[in-house]
Amino acid sequence: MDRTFQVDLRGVVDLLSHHLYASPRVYLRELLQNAVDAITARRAAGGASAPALIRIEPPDVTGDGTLRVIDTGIGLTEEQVHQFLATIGRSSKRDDLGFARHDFLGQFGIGLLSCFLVADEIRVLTRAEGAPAVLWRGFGDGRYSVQTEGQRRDEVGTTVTLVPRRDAEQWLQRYTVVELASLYGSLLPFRVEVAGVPVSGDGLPWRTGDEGRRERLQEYCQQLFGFVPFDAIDLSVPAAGLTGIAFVLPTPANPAARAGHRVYLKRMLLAEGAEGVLPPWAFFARCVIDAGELRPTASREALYEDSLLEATREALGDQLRGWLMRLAGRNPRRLGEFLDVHHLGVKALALHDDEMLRLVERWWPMETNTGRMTLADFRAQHGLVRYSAQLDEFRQIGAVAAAQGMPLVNAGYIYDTEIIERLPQVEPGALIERVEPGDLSTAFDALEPEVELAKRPFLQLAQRALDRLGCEVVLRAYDPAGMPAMYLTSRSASFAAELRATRERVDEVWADVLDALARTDEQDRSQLVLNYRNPLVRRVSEIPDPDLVRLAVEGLYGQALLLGHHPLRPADAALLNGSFLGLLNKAVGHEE
Ligand SMILES: Nc1ncnc2c1ncn2[C@@H]1O[C@H](COP(=O)(O)OP(=O)(O)OP(=O)(O)O)[C@@H](O)[C@H]1O
Repeated sequence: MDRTFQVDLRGVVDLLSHHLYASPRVYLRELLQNAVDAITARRAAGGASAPALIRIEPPDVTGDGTLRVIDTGIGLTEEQVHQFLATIGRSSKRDDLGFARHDFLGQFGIGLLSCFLVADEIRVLTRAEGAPAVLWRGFGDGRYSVQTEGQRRDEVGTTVTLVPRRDAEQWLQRYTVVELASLYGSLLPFRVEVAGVPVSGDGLPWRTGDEGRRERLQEYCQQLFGFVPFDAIDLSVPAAGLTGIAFVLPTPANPAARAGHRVYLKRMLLAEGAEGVLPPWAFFARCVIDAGELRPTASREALYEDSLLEATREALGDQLRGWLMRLAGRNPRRLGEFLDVHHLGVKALALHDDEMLRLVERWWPMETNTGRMTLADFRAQHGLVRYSAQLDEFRQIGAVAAAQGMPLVNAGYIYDTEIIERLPQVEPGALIERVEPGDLSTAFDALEPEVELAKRPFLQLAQRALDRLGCEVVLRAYDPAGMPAMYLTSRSASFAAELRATRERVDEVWADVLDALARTDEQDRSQLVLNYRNPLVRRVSEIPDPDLVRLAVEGLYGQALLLGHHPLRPADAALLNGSFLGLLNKAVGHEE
């Protein structure tokens, strides 16, 4: 014999209160929603001019401790009461195939149950056109009764009465109810009153006349999000029945901190901090949208992630992009201000989007060793875009490269390297070249052969001083002449140096493994490039005292490390210290 499932109502209420909804406050939203749907149904059924009013009476108005929500909706007949109020999960708002009907907010047939989060008893007194009034009473323990005898309701519509639970009375108090009704219902198309005072406003704030619109929107944004927007962008996605407004943040946003968006579905607030409305790169905007076609999750606190939401997100992304492109075309100064604040978001976008890449190329000034300029200007002036991919590398070689007439872009900031490396894909004529510190030494002038020969003994002494640090000493001539020495290291050289330092601390088995790893190219060694154009270096190279040469070379090594912002290893610090004290000692002279 077939049997049907039995439902333990207490279990269901527990599920709703503790697991589905984030807070008991949703009870008011569900009541409002039912009233709105009932009015919509009545109007659709031919009563286009039927009254559309939702009145909420908190306990201080009803006088008996209950809260009432009174609507002028379609009402229910006795049969419908049995059908829809007596069965959990049954809803009048689905079509014959069980799909949610387009005009209604509700669809699941569970909303009314949320009232048990705050009430022991729910009473529904309802009257449909041409039918007698019916009273349904439901209790938190799963009992209900239906009564027609002696029931009166003069007008068509429904009155829902909540008898509060003792521990939940505060949820029904007037100040809470006003707050909740305004929160959820302020944009509803029908009049909503709490104790006779209207809480629903004058429609969608972004759908107002042109005059003073800008100021009104600014004020709206300030009220809602607490900032005066940089700009407001109109949003519209007809396929999702969506209109809205995106406010551009006036200050940098943390890309990791997801700013939530305010989402209304059919003008009822769904969420104050919804995610997934805009693409992740658009972290510079917060928006308010109202959509007719997007679907809520069952808790009605977030958007359901489906293909329509995905397409909507993409369309909204396009609209923000369009705004940016228009700004670039019409008001470059304003675009500059925008980029100052939000370059991170725009650059992130440029990694995948050709138009944005062009925008960054044209409008975002990057640091170069000849001043800040856009990549477009850099290309126009110098043709080839040479760049350092690491901030540290740029700091090491920027000044020297400039002195040698080699313009260099600092692409060490986030996304800049990727942006430059993507340039040739978008601009086929663009030439780019990554420069590493090691590359620069080959651009330095070698010495005359006879000078080279004459300085060999000095170089050998200098090399001996730095051998244990794994640093090669070379003598070259370069500009600026004021710079005595430069420390150059490539990433593989720093890696090799780290390996060497580790090798000194580990046992033999590991040392062998590390040795195998450390067999890097000789070219990868770090170099101390002494500048033969520098008068001090010349004098050092002529000192007869080997001890003084060692101290001087060590000192130059330490100074070059510091100037290039290189990290000082313990061995470097010890060397620097020894050299300083040794030089000081020599300068002060020997004790008598
Ligand atoms: N104020 C009202 N006027 C007329 N009918 C109502 C009213 N409130 C509830 N009903 C009827 O009771 C049914 C169940 O309501 P309930 O709020 O539990 O679910 P729903 O609104 O259909 O769906 P959802 O769970 O998505 O809100 C509704 O489908 C509707 O037929």
